[in-house]
Amino acid sequence: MSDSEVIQELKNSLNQYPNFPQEGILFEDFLPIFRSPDLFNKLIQVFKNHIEKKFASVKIDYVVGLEARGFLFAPTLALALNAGFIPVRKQGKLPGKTVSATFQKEYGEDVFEIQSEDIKTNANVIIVDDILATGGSAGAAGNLFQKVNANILEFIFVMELDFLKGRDKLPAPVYTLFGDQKEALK
Ligand SMILES: O=P(O)(O)OC[C@H]1O[C@H](OP(=O)(O)OP(=O)(O)O)[C@H](O)[C@@H]1O
Ligand SMILES: Nc1ncnc2[nH]cnc12
Ligand SMILES: [Mg+2]
Repeated sequence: MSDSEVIQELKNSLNQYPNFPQEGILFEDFLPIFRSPDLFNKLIQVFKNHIEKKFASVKIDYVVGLEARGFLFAPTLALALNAGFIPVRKQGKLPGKTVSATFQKEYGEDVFEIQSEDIKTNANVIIVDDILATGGSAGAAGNLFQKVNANILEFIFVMELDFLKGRDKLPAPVYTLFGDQKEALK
């Protein structure tokens, strides 16, 4: 199967839930991917192929996952790339020295944190999450890694709500598998 056929298969597996978690939102549920070892494996492989092609001669130091849905596949992708994994957690969960960033997202406000000690200087990082909506979450994660002087190579998402133009807020290139959801419900 080609990568574009795999991407189509992954896309077809998603479920949509109108008006969840609030009125006007068309919720894209990517959990069906993880119920199938075949689809989960394909998800990791398609990202790995992309990264190894685009960053062929670059050592990836860390794959960064955003709590909570980014945690579902960022550690697996990190292992596949022989990179470390760093979690971006919601406020108050991480011990030791941390840096924080507050952000707005498609439905509400939140604070993200990372442990700032022991991150290599000028580390090459890839930031991954399930979905790019307004870009609030990924933008805050990008902000945290800029604060610790990392080199953000790319932001990677399974899908993008492109009509929200979240990618314009991000300080590095964006790669998404698919991104043609119709506009949010009204
Ligand atoms: O681009 P944005 O507007 O910031 O929205 C995208 C974010 O929203 C969701 O996270 P959320 O914190 O809602 O839920 P989760 O804890 O299940 O990941 C989603 O998983 C993304 O992380
Ligand atoms: N429409 C959406 N579906 C799933 N997760 C989201 N996070 C932000 N917007 C979302
Ligand atoms: Mg999330």
